[in-house]
Amino acid sequence: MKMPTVKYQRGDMVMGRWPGSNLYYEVKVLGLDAKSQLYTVIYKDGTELELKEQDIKSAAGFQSRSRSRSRSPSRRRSRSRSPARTTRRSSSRTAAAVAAAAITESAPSSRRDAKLKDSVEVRLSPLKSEAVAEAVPEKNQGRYNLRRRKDDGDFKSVEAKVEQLEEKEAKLAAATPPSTPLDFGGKIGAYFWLLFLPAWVLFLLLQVNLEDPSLANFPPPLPPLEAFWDVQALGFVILWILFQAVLYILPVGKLSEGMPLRSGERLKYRTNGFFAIVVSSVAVAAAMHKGFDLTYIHSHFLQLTAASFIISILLSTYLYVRSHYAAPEQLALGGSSGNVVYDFFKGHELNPRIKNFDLKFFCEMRPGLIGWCLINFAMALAEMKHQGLNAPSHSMILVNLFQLLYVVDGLWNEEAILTTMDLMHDGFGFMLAFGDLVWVPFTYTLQAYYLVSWPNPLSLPALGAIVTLKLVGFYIFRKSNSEKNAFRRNPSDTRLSHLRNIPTATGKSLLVSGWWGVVRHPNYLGDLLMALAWSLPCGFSHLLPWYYMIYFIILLVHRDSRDMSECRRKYGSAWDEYCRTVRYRIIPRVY
Ligand SMILES: NC(=O)C1=CN([C@@H]2O[C@H](COP(=O)(O)OP(=O)(O)OC[C@H]3O[C@@H](n4cnc5c(N)ncnc54)[C@H](OP(=O)(O)O)[C@@H]3O)[C@@H](O)[C@H]2O)C=CC1
Ligand SMILES: CC(C)CCC[C@@H](C)[C@H]1CC=C2C3=C(CC[C@@]21C)[C@@]1(C)CC[C@H](O)C(C)(C)[C@@H]1CC3
Repeated sequence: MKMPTVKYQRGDMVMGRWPGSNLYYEVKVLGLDAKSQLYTVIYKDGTELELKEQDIKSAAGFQSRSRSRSRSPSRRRSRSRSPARTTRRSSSRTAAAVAAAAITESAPSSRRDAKLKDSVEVRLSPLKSEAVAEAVPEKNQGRYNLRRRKDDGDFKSVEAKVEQLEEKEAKLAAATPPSTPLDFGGKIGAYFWLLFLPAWVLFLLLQVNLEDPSLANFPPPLPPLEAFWDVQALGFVILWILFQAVLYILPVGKLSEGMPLRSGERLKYRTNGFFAIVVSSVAVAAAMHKGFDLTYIHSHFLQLTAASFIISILLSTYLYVRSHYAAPEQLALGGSSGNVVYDFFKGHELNPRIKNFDLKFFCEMRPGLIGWCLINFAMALAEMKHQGLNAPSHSMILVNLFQLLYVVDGLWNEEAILTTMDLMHDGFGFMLAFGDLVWVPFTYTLQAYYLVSWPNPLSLPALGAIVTLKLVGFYIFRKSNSEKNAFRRNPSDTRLSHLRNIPTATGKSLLVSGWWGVVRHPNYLGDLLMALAWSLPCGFSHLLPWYYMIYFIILLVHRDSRDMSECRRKYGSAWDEYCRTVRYRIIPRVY
């Protein structure tokens, strides 16, 4: 039997690659696991990670190369810097920025050595990948060239400039999106979702319109193409979006800061969502007072959906085209595969803005979200009209109130969305544009739409049980989201001092007690309980009103696994430790 070779011994000081990057730090080998063939290494800040042999290089190789080229005191000094020290120097930097800064200081790149050579040439190439960096040296050399002063006494000022350029270099490196694994089934998956999602919305709307929407009647007949088009419906949708845009830009409400971007910059967001829903309600009441019949929304649902779909396609195309003019630090890590269809679907640019108008934030929080409540309300009126009622049914009232509470809470705590995955990591492309403008308003309203034709009387105990379920879910959802948001905004907040946390090499910590110590996604748990409370009022006669619950389980399980891989990449062994401590993902002792 062939014995595995042990290249590095316990106690060896070597250079270890930082997961997910091409950056190397000085690390100490703690041991080798014979079974997995992974080396356990420890970074200078105490972070332990398991690395493959190919992610480790001998420190001697790095240093001899460096030493032969430069004897600069600054280089000698900087060689001993650790990720932790770099973190302290600039606490607001992101993981990637910290990592990039550390490597330019402690790693042996020939780029760094070249800086203090006699001619003091400085090349600033993004550390996207070694292959890229090495393939373009001439170009970069031409762009960044520092001439050395004749007098050696000026050495210090040259050094200062080198340090400044290093800072810039680190920022550039941090800003350039490395390729991350493709999601949603990759390139083929992107084609599939582009066709499937609109087809699914169409199916839901046609099915719910059937005289008997049971699955036995699948597939619903397709209406003629003209049935989808209504210029007035398109006009209403455009008017609604413009109205919301005007409310968004009004200088009313707080200007909140987003999380630091890879470049270290923090964007500002006008968080006046609650104001927007209040003004929208007044405007709708005024329109009704002037004689506008809101049940138009029920009778023209298909046309309104089609109009929103057209707008989402136009918006996604605009977003994709403009992303080609964006600077590298403005691109999302996940939407830069180079494949047109995948990047169009997943979103290429992270925070597309027209001046201060943030398109992703606006679309996620305003037209669709507030539109959802408007549509639900219209369905309550349509139910009264169709069923000849003086007031909406109890089920309809519950669905309306529950979902209104969800939306109003989201708008009231609008700032909290700035620490969610969509805002921090996902690019803005078809998936979110379609999700925000079509999926949310026209499928999240399916329970209310269903109840218009299929009333479901509720007994008092059932009503009480459903309300209790909703309130429990809401409590868990709100408390856990607020806890994480408060911690991310100010980790030393005294109100959170009772909570334990695990420090990570990036400078951020992970909560390991409180809500985030119960399961890894307590907010998803609360959200799922609420989803259950939204479907229960519709009864069990059909599967259709349960669609949201089923979809939501799939969405959140997938989001959780996306988030797990992203956090594993970012936090390494600290994340593993968190997962060892908090064993369950969403449901305690179950999942
Ligand atoms: N109704 C709907 O259709 C949908 C609703 N939602 C809801 O939106 C909300 C936001 O969800 P989502 O953006 O998916 O995820 P989260 O708000 O849970 O954000 C995940 C991020 O939180 C940070 N984090 C994870 N664990 C910890 C910890 N232990 N301590 C501190 N920070 C931690 C990490 O980011 P980092 O460390 O980088 O800060 C991680 O990437 C949820 O309540 C969800 O239920 C979501 C999707 C759809
Ligand atoms: C079309 C795809 C299959 C799925 C698209 C997903 C989007 C619809 C959702 C992604 C995350 C969302 C959030 C909310 C709405 C749905 C989308 C856009 C949210 C704004 C709902 C209100 C909540 O209070 C919230 C926490 C602010 C939500 C944030 C995430």
